[in-house]
Amino acid sequence: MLPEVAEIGPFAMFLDLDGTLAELAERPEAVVVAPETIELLDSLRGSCGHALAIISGRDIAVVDRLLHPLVLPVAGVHGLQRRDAAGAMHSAAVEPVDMTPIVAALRAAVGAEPGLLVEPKTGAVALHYRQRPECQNLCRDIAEHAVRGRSDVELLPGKMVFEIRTEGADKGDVIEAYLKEAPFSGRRPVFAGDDATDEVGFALVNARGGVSIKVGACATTLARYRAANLRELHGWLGELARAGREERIG
Ligand SMILES: O=P(O)(O)OC[C@H]1O[C@H](O[C@H]2O[C@H](CO)[C@@H](O)[C@H](O)[C@H]2O)[C@H](O)[C@@H](O)[C@@H]1O
Repeated sequence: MLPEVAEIGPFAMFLDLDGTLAELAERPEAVVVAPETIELLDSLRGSCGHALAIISGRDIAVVDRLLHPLVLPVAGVHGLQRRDAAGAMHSAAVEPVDMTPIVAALRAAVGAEPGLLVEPKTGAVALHYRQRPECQNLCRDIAEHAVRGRSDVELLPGKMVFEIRTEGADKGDVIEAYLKEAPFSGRRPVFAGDDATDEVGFALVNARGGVSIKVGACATTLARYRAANLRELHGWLGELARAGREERIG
Protein backbone atom coordinates (compact mmCIF):
# COMPACT_ATOMS: atom_id res chain seq x y z
CA MET A 1 0.00 0.00 0.00
CA LEU A 2 1.27 3.48 -0.92
CA PRO A 3 0.43 6.79 0.79
CA GLU A 4 -2.09 9.28 -0.59
CA VAL A 5 -0.28 11.66 -2.92
CA ALA A 6 -2.16 14.63 -1.41
CA GLU A 7 -0.55 13.91 1.99
CA ILE A 8 3.09 13.97 0.87
CA GLY A 9 3.77 17.75 0.78
CA PRO A 10 6.97 19.20 -0.72
CA PHE A 11 9.23 16.21 -1.19
CA ALA A 12 12.79 15.20 -2.01
CA MET A 13 12.86 11.99 -4.06
CA PHE A 14 15.49 9.26 -3.70
CA LEU A 15 15.28 6.21 -5.97
CA ASP A 16 17.22 3.00 -6.20
CA LEU A 17 17.90 1.76 -9.74
CA ASP A 18 17.91 -2.04 -10.31
CA GLY A 19 14.58 -3.53 -9.28
CA THR A 20 13.08 -0.06 -8.68
CA LEU A 21 13.53 1.94 -11.89
CA ALA A 22 14.36 -1.03 -14.11
CA GLU A 23 13.27 -4.67 -14.06
CA LEU A 24 15.99 -7.08 -12.99
CA ALA A 25 17.76 -8.96 -15.77
CA GLU A 26 19.87 -12.11 -15.95
CA ARG A 27 23.05 -10.06 -16.39
CA PRO A 28 23.92 -6.54 -15.12
CA GLU A 29 24.76 -5.28 -18.63
CA ALA A 30 21.38 -6.46 -19.98
CA VAL A 31 19.45 -3.90 -17.91
CA VAL A 32 17.57 -1.20 -19.80
CA VAL A 33 15.69 1.74 -18.30
CA ALA A 34 12.51 2.17 -20.37
CA PRO A 35 12.08 5.50 -22.23
CA GLU A 36 8.78 6.05 -20.31
CA THR A 37 10.73 5.76 -17.05
CA ILE A 38 13.24 8.38 -18.22
CA GLU A 39 10.28 10.67 -19.04
CA LEU A 40 8.75 9.91 -15.64
CA LEU A 41 12.00 10.92 -13.88
CA ASP A 42 12.19 14.12 -15.89
CA SER A 43 8.63 15.04 -15.02
CA LEU A 44 9.04 14.02 -11.37
CA ARG A 45 12.12 16.21 -10.86
CA GLY A 46 10.13 19.14 -12.22
CA SER A 47 7.53 18.57 -9.51
CA CYS A 48 10.02 18.61 -6.61
CA GLY A 49 12.28 21.54 -7.52
CA HIS A 50 14.86 19.12 -8.98
CA ALA A 51 15.31 17.47 -5.57
CA LEU A 52 15.61 14.01 -7.10
CA ALA A 53 18.64 11.72 -6.70
CA ILE A 54 19.44 8.16 -7.72
CA ILE A 55 20.86 6.02 -4.90
CA SER A 56 22.46 3.03 -6.57
CA GLY A 57 24.85 0.15 -6.06
CA ARG A 58 26.25 0.80 -9.52
CA ASP A 59 29.07 3.16 -10.51
CA ILE A 60 27.83 6.70 -11.26
CA ALA A 61 29.14 6.40 -14.85
CA VAL A 62 26.94 3.33 -15.41
CA VAL A 63 23.88 5.07 -13.92
CA ASP A 64 24.48 8.03 -16.27
CA ARG A 65 24.64 5.66 -19.23
CA LEU A 66 21.42 3.90 -18.20
CA LEU A 67 19.54 7.19 -17.68
CA HIS A 68 20.87 9.04 -20.75
CA PRO A 69 20.08 11.84 -21.66
CA LEU A 70 19.23 12.73 -18.02
CA VAL A 71 22.14 13.72 -15.79
CA LEU A 72 20.89 13.59 -12.21
CA PRO A 73 22.41 13.81 -8.76
CA VAL A 74 23.61 10.24 -8.17
CA ALA A 75 25.13 8.30 -5.28
CA GLY A 76 26.96 5.21 -6.56
CA VAL A 77 28.46 1.98 -5.20
CA HIS A 78 26.02 1.92 -2.27
CA GLY A 79 27.17 5.32 -0.96
CA LEU A 80 30.87 5.25 -1.82
CA GLN A 81 30.48 7.86 -4.57
CA ARG A 82 28.25 10.94 -4.60
CA ARG A 83 27.53 13.68 -7.16
CA ASP A 84 25.46 16.56 -5.82
CA ALA A 85 22.80 18.68 -7.55
CA ALA A 86 25.42 21.18 -8.76
CA GLY A 87 27.38 18.35 -10.39
CA ALA A 88 30.20 18.40 -7.80
CA MET A 89 31.71 15.04 -6.82
CA HIS A 90 32.10 14.22 -3.13
CA SER A 91 34.63 11.53 -2.43
CA ALA A 92 34.12 9.07 0.41
CA ALA A 93 36.09 9.59 3.63
CA VAL A 94 38.26 6.63 2.67
CA GLU A 95 40.06 5.94 -0.60
CA PRO A 96 38.32 3.20 -2.63
CA VAL A 97 40.25 -0.04 -2.14
CA ASP A 98 42.07 -1.38 -5.23
CA MET A 99 39.93 -4.42 -5.96
CA THR A 100 42.33 -5.99 -8.50
CA PRO A 101 43.52 -8.83 -6.21
CA ILE A 102 40.00 -9.56 -4.95
CA VAL A 103 38.61 -9.59 -8.50
CA ALA A 104 41.41 -11.99 -9.49
CA ALA A 105 40.71 -14.21 -6.46
CA LEU A 106 36.97 -14.33 -7.26
CA ARG A 107 37.65 -15.11 -10.93
CA ALA A 108 40.06 -17.89 -9.97
CA ALA A 109 37.57 -19.39 -7.49
CA VAL A 110 34.65 -19.20 -9.92
CA GLY A 111 36.83 -20.66 -12.68
CA ALA A 112 34.90 -21.69 -15.75
CA GLU A 113 31.67 -22.29 -13.75
CA PRO A 114 28.98 -21.19 -16.26
CA GLY A 115 26.53 -18.50 -15.21
CA LEU A 116 28.56 -17.08 -12.29
CA LEU A 117 29.58 -13.50 -13.04
CA VAL A 118 32.21 -11.24 -11.53
CA GLU A 119 31.35 -7.53 -11.98
CA PRO A 120 34.24 -5.19 -11.08
CA LYS A 121 33.26 -1.68 -9.92
CA THR A 122 35.10 1.29 -8.43
CA GLY A 123 36.17 0.21 -4.94
CA ALA A 124 33.86 -2.81 -5.09
CA VAL A 125 33.15 -6.05 -6.91
CA ALA A 126 29.95 -8.08 -7.25
CA LEU A 127 29.74 -11.88 -7.55
CA HIS A 128 26.44 -12.71 -9.28
CA TYR A 129 24.66 -16.09 -9.22
CA ARG A 130 21.23 -15.17 -10.70
CA GLN A 131 21.69 -17.69 -13.51
CA ARG A 132 22.73 -20.39 -11.01
CA PRO A 133 20.59 -19.95 -7.83
CA GLU A 134 21.79 -23.32 -6.56
CA CYS A 135 25.30 -21.82 -6.28
CA GLN A 136 24.31 -19.37 -3.49
CA ASN A 137 26.26 -21.18 -0.76
CA LEU A 138 29.26 -21.69 -3.00
CA CYS A 139 29.30 -17.95 -3.85
CA ARG A 140 28.90 -16.99 -0.18
CA ASP A 141 31.88 -19.19 0.72
CA ILE A 142 33.97 -17.71 -2.10
CA ALA A 143 33.08 -14.12 -1.10
CA GLU A 144 33.65 -14.75 2.63
CA HIS A 145 37.01 -16.30 1.85
CA ALA A 146 37.98 -13.27 -0.26
CA VAL A 147 37.28 -10.78 2.58
CA ARG A 148 38.67 -12.90 5.45
CA GLY A 149 41.15 -10.96 7.59
CA ARG A 150 40.48 -7.64 5.81
CA SER A 151 39.06 -4.71 7.74
CA ASP A 152 39.04 -2.33 4.73
CA VAL A 153 36.23 -4.09 2.87
CA GLU A 154 32.77 -5.36 3.76
CA LEU A 155 30.50 -8.06 2.38
CA LEU A 156 27.01 -6.95 1.27
CA PRO A 157 24.55 -9.70 0.32
CA GLY A 158 21.98 -8.56 -2.25
CA LYS A 159 19.54 -10.08 -4.73
CA MET A 160 21.35 -13.13 -6.15
CA VAL A 161 24.64 -11.35 -5.51
CA PHE A 162 27.40 -10.99 -2.93
CA GLU A 163 29.15 -7.65 -3.13
CA ILE A 164 32.53 -6.81 -1.65
CA ARG A 165 32.88 -3.10 -1.12
CA THR A 166 35.30 -0.61 0.42
CA GLU A 167 34.14 -0.03 4.00
CA GLY A 168 32.53 3.42 4.08
CA ALA A 169 29.40 5.53 3.72
CA ASP A 170 26.16 3.65 3.02
CA LYS A 171 22.91 4.59 1.28
CA GLY A 172 21.53 6.15 4.50
CA ASP A 173 24.63 8.35 4.86
CA VAL A 174 24.35 9.71 1.32
CA ILE A 175 20.61 10.45 1.61
CA GLU A 176 21.45 12.34 4.82
CA ALA A 177 24.18 14.29 2.99
CA TYR A 178 21.75 15.31 0.22
CA LEU A 179 19.16 16.43 2.79
CA LYS A 180 21.66 19.00 4.12
CA GLU A 181 22.04 20.64 0.68
CA ALA A 182 19.93 22.59 -1.81
CA PRO A 183 17.55 21.72 -3.40
CA PHE A 184 16.87 18.76 -1.05
CA SER A 185 16.99 20.50 2.34
CA GLY A 186 13.68 21.39 3.97
CA ARG A 187 11.81 18.80 1.92
CA ARG A 188 10.27 15.54 3.10
CA PRO A 189 12.39 12.58 1.94
CA VAL A 190 10.80 9.79 -0.08
CA PHE A 191 12.95 6.72 -0.78
CA ALA A 192 11.98 3.64 -2.79
CA GLY A 193 14.16 0.55 -3.08
CA ASP A 194 13.88 -3.19 -3.48
CA ASP A 195 16.96 -4.76 -1.92
CA ALA A 196 18.57 -5.50 1.45
CA THR A 197 21.13 -2.72 0.85
CA ASP A 198 18.24 -0.20 0.78
CA GLU A 199 17.24 -0.92 4.39
CA VAL A 200 19.74 1.62 5.82
CA GLY A 201 18.13 4.20 3.52
CA PHE A 202 14.67 3.30 4.83
CA ALA A 203 15.91 3.69 8.43
CA LEU A 204 17.29 7.18 7.71
CA VAL A 205 14.15 8.32 5.88
CA ASN A 206 11.92 6.98 8.68
CA ALA A 207 13.99 8.90 11.24
CA ARG A 208 13.46 12.10 9.18
CA GLY A 209 9.66 11.64 9.06
CA GLY A 210 9.80 10.63 5.41
CA VAL A 211 8.18 8.01 3.22
CA SER A 212 10.03 4.69 2.83
CA ILE A 213 8.79 2.30 0.14
CA LYS A 214 9.80 -1.32 -0.36
CA VAL A 215 9.30 -2.56 -3.91
CA GLY A 216 8.33 -6.22 -4.26
CA ALA A 217 7.63 -9.01 -1.82
CA CYS A 218 9.70 -9.31 1.34
CA ALA A 219 8.94 -10.77 4.75
CA THR A 220 10.78 -8.14 6.78
CA THR A 221 11.63 -4.58 5.93
CA LEU A 222 11.98 -1.25 7.73
CA ALA A 223 10.00 0.43 4.95
CA ARG A 224 6.62 1.81 6.03
CA TYR A 225 4.97 1.37 2.63
CA ARG A 226 5.00 -1.27 -0.07
CA ALA A 227 4.65 -1.30 -3.84
CA ALA A 228 3.94 -4.77 -5.21
CA ASN A 229 6.05 -4.15 -8.31
CA LEU A 230 7.60 -1.49 -10.54
CA ARG A 231 4.30 -0.89 -12.32
CA GLU A 232 2.57 0.08 -9.07
CA LEU A 233 5.47 2.26 -7.94
CA HIS A 234 5.80 4.04 -11.28
CA GLY A 235 2.03 4.65 -11.40
CA TRP A 236 2.24 6.30 -7.98
CA LEU A 237 5.30 8.36 -8.97
CA GLY A 238 3.38 9.52 -12.03
CA GLU A 239 0.50 10.68 -9.81
CA LEU A 240 2.99 12.53 -7.62
CA ALA A 241 4.52 14.23 -10.67
CA ARG A 242 1.10 15.28 -11.97
CA ALA A 243 0.00 16.60 -8.56
CA GLY A 244 3.15 18.76 -8.34
CA ARG A 245 2.60 20.09 -11.84
CA GLU A 246 -1.03 20.99 -11.13
CA GLU A 247 0.07 22.77 -7.95
CA ARG A 248 2.53 24.91 -9.91
CA ILE A 249 -0.03 25.74 -12.58
CA GLY A 250 -2.81 26.43 -10.05
O1 LIG B 1 21.25 -0.30 -5.72
P1 LIG B 1 20.88 -0.72 -7.11
O2 LIG B 1 20.90 0.41 -8.09
O3 LIG B 1 19.58 -1.45 -7.14
O4 LIG B 1 22.01 -1.74 -7.57
C1 LIG B 1 22.16 -2.99 -6.90
C2 LIG B 1 22.95 -3.93 -7.76
O5 LIG B 1 22.23 -4.04 -8.99
C3 LIG B 1 22.80 -4.87 -10.01
O6 LIG B 1 22.60 -6.22 -9.63
C4 LIG B 1 21.23 -6.56 -9.56
O7 LIG B 1 20.64 -6.34 -10.85
C5 LIG B 1 21.14 -7.20 -11.89
C6 LIG B 1 20.51 -6.76 -13.19
O8 LIG B 1 19.13 -6.76 -13.08
C7 LIG B 1 20.81 -8.65 -11.54
O9 LIG B 1 21.29 -9.53 -12.56
C8 LIG B 1 21.42 -8.99 -10.18
O10 LIG B 1 21.01 -10.29 -9.78
C9 LIG B 1 21.00 -7.98 -9.11
O11 LIG B 1 21.69 -8.22 -7.88
C10 LIG B 1 24.24 -4.52 -10.26
O12 LIG B 1 24.81 -5.46 -11.12
C11 LIG B 1 25.06 -4.35 -9.00
O13 LIG B 1 26.33 -3.82 -9.31
C12 LIG B 1 24.33 -3.38 -8.07
O14 LIG B 1 25.05 -3.18 -6.87
